[in-house]
Amino acid sequence: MQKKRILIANACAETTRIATLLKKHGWEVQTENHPDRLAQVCRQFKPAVGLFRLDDTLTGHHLAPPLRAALAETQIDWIAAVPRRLIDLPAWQTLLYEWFYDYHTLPYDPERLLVTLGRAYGRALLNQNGGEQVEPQTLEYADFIGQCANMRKLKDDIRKVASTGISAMITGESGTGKEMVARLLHEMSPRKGGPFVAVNCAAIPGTLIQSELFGYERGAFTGANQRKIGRIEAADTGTLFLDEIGDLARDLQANLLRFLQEGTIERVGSAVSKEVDVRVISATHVNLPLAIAAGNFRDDLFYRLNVCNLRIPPLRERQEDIIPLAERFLTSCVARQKLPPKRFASEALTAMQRYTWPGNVRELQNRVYQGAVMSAGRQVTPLDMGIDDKIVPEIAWQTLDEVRGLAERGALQRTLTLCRYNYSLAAQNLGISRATLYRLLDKHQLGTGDDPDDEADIDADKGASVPG
Ligand SMILES: Nc1ncnc2c1ncn2[C@@H]1O[C@H](COP(=O)(O)OP(=O)(O)OP(=O)(O)O)[C@@H](O)[C@H]1O
Repeated sequence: MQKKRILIANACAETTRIATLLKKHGWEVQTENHPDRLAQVCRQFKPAVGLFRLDDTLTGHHLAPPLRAALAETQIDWIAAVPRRLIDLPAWQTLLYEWFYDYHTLPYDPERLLVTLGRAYGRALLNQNGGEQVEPQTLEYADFIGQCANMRKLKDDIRKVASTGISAMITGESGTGKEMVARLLHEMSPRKGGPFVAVNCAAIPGTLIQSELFGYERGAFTGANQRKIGRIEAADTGTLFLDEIGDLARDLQANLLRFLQEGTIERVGSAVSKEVDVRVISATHVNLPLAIAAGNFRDDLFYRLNVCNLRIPPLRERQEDIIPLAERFLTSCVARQKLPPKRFASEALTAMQRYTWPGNVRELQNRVYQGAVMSAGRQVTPLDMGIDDKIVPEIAWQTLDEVRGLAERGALQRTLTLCRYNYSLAAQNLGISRATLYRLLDKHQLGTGDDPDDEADIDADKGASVPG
């Protein structure tokens, strides 16, 4: 557990009084005024946060690169204690934004400072816990992030399917998390003590896949110098994950089907059948019913593998998950690469939500890792992640009035076309009076100008609904 320790840099007489106060509130305090020694003190003292008193002697512009480097090397969150008059100066604003987790305006307000430091300490604890999760012993259900309705449903389904031994097929675009779901199904099943063996059917050359899956006996073919256990046998008592199953050649589909029906395998070059107890989970990003229709995939194998289907939606269909996933990846990358604490700039949060993520969660993960490594300061920007304006188009903002207007115009056009410009029928279907219809047509400059109804009609139903 991260100790409640604070490093105070550039201390003065007032800071010394603050140090006494912090000690009373359970903080262990150390001060260091020489920037060059900050990183070393951090390594020895291991503070959770830093408090840096900034003043005119260190102007925003001239907070020299060596000092910035020293801050970055400390790998902790810094709180700036800064005179109010400096906060309005752009150079200081940039400095605070880029290099500090938060700031406290001087003179010190002890209560406010304790709250600010408490928040920074909480964040340090979170980062530490995030770091501990980087290499989990086993994949946990909680590691699987999904907050939107269809992901919550998927998580429920995973829970239900995991406990059964049935074959499950996971479908979803590339990078949506199919292998992760397969691992979860394994970890949450009674087979979790057994092996989880993943085979990417698209990555193994056609000539090798038979022996890879089923194994071979010594002398089975040229180069088979010793017996080799196949991946199916290696998964005995556990789970076999067949990724990109749609790419399996037809003759191998027949062999796999036989194994699924009989629960036995024969190594290449052997006439002896061996019982293997394996649960098969498969995944594909291709549309297998279409592949079946085109004669490229056996329907009997499909039904055998697809006893239960789990579809993972693409990331663009689950906006709510983008930021929680990104935060998780950032925490884990910072811990793994031993980087100083980082957070997303607000522009990065907006850009992530506007981007369409063709490569799904994997692309998000890669871009966050890239951003964490490339960012110079504490803020990860869209440019660091390679999702700046060049690839994320500007939003064309629309007011609600504009949206309503466009919808209204569209509904009028559609209804008129469907009703073949019979205004009475169109008004009836739109649930408005004919008078209202005429007013709206005028407003949107629609209509043929060829008014089929007479004035009397209009007067008659002004403000009233059209009779059925
Ligand atoms: N819901 C999620 N929560 C946390 N991490 C996720 C989630 N979904 C995917 N990931 C992470 O994203 C990366 C890509 O996921 P995975 O390899 O499972 O995708 P895939 O659909 O099997 O990809 P492919 O189709 O290319 O084989 C992995 O590092 C995985 O841990």
